[in-house]
Amino acid sequence: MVHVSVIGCGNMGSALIRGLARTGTHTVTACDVDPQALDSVTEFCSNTTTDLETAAEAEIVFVVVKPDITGTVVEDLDLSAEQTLVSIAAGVSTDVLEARTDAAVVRLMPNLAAESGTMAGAISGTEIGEDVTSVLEDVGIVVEIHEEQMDVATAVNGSGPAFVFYLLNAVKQAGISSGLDPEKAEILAAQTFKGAAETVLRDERTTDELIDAVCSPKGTTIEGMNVLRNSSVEETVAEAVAAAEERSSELAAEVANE
Ligand SMILES: NC(=O)C1=CN([C@@H]2O[C@H](COP(=O)(O)OP(=O)(O)OC[C@H]3O[C@@H](n4cnc5c(N)ncnc54)[C@H](O)[C@@H]3O)[C@@H](O)[C@H]2O)C=CC1
Ligand SMILES: O=C(O)[C@@H]1CCC=N1
Repeated sequence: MVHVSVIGCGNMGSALIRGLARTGTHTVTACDVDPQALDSVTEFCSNTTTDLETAAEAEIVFVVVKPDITGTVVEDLDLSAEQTLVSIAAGVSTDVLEARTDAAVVRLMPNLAAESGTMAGAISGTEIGEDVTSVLEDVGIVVEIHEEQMDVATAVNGSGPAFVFYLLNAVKQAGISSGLDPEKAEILAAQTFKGAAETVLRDERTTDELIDAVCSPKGTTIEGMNVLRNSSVEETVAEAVAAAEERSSELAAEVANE
């Protein structure tokens, strides 16, 4: 059992807390300046506090506040070398963090799916302890990357769920337009995205081979694939990822200049 604290219980912090609660194996202290944010996670954690000093007592301290205040919060925590600081803020570099803490610093780019234990997380750091990896694996899958790759990871797996929600909704709306009941269209579209993602993770075939496996000769899928392949959807998705990546690097520059 590890004592974890989560500072900032908004969208991402609460997802992490709810995900950790599913395992029931950790002591989780939730900290936020907003009592309403704490109320929303009370049933999923061991204790709640508005006091940063109490949150600073954990072995692993997750800082899940907005990037522009992450540095100040980390400084105020005054952690020791025996502790680990996990920063989730987009664009706040290890250099900025290490200048403000004695703790081992790990950067994590998580996503909202931590709530259901299916997060895709990217981590970087020179000292990533097994305790940190083990806690993160309780809420999903984690891959280690170089810190220079954090901006693109922010776009791919941090922002990624929003892009997928958008695409999933497009499929759902197309189903509704052709007569499916909205609730049933949502289930069919969402389970299809979930199942396709599971297949990619578990199957050794490439995505091109998997597409071929769905396209029966002279069947239906090939007609739809022809439309997609003759469109600019691939470029548009790449542009969306690039825009999010660019914003992450801009945030890094803004925070470094503060
Ligand atoms: N929302 C998402 O899907 C993801 C967010 N992130 C990162 O997570 C961080 C938080 O983002 P969100 O959860 O979306 O923001 P949010 O605005 O939903 O939550 C931030 C929380 O921090 C609290 N807070 C503000 N100042 C505080 C302080 N001094 N001490 C304690 N708590 C304080 C706020 O009351 C709020 O509940 C950001 O740095 C963002 O880059 C990373 C990956 C995904
Ligand atoms: O939009 C944002 O800035 C945060 C970081 C990745 C996902 N949400």
